[in-house]
Amino acid sequence: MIEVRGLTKTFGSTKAVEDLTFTVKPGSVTGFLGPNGAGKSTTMRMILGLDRPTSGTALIEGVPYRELERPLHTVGALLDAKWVHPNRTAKAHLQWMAAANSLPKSRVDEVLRLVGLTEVAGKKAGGFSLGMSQRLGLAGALLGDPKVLLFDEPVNGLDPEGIVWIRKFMQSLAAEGRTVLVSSHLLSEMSLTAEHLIVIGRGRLIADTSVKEFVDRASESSVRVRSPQLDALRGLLTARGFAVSEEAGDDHESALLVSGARTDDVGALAGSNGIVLHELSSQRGSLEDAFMKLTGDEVQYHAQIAGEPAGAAQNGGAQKTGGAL
Ligand SMILES: Nc1ncnc2c1ncn2[C@@H]1O[C@H](COP(=O)(O)OP(=O)(O)OP(=O)(O)O)[C@@H](O)[C@H]1O
Repeated sequence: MIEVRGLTKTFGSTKAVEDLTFTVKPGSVTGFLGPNGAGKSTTMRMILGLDRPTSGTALIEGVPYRELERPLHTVGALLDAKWVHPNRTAKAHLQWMAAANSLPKSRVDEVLRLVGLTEVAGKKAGGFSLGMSQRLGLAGALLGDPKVLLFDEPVNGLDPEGIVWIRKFMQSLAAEGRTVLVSSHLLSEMSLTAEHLIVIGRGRLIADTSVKEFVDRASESSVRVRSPQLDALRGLLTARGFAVSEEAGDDHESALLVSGARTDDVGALAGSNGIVLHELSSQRGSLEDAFMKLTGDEVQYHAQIAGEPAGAAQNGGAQKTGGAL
């Protein structure tokens, strides 16, 4: 378990992380999501005792990192895959790590096998591809068989095969009952990897929720409708609680955008009231666009998750048109 309480880090006048509070539980992959510069790396570095918080605390299995007696037994991390000494072989690198942490040599062969590097164990790490370097980094993180694992953007730069492998590997580590926190700036990637999400924007917590709920919210669809009886239709829709906005349509006929609605709902409402429709179409926004909008304005999203009326919430960012998932 990782417990972060009121964690704050300032660099000069930059507030990299601001009053973050969240808990990462064992048993499933938790995604740590935010755009570039949101403060993910800084938060992970503070959890791992590499940066000192300006205020607040970060505990791993109930203890600050610096107070862990045998850190590698408790927590493993993959922050930067390329920090390995280029002239060392993969095996020598892991043996050096094992010796420095009083771990049995036999564990080196075990972790090499776990990450699928046994055959290249005698090769110099400097010649490794990014995917192989990531595997070696993973092997190092697993040396002490830790209960807690942190990965900072582990799929960055990997080919599709490497991405799928790392994703499955992280999921299997979580399924063994470990705590797995993995950062990414891509909601699409996290939606495939994680079950739970901690979302941050500009150093602040935006959401602590299941992936399903966050994706549903970010990709909420809307309906575009044109009618010669637009005012009457608008009245009916708002009376039903739908959030409606107007946009200029083709041939100078305005259209209504109805957030969070299905075409069936709007069509049925129009039909039962004798309203003629010239267009009834479903609009689905780009997941990443919607996410960027949410994280780019964390205050607005805060208002949404605090339970504002549907209209206000649905106008918050999901009402994007044109993109594809
Ligand atoms: N050592 C540092 N000195 C000054 N500013 C820093 C330092 N480290 C991070 N920052 C700033 O803190 C903010 C958060 O950076 P951080 O690297 O934690 O974000 P991130 O979410 O991990 O993004 P990325 O994926 O781009 O690394 C940024 O504005 C960054 O410029």
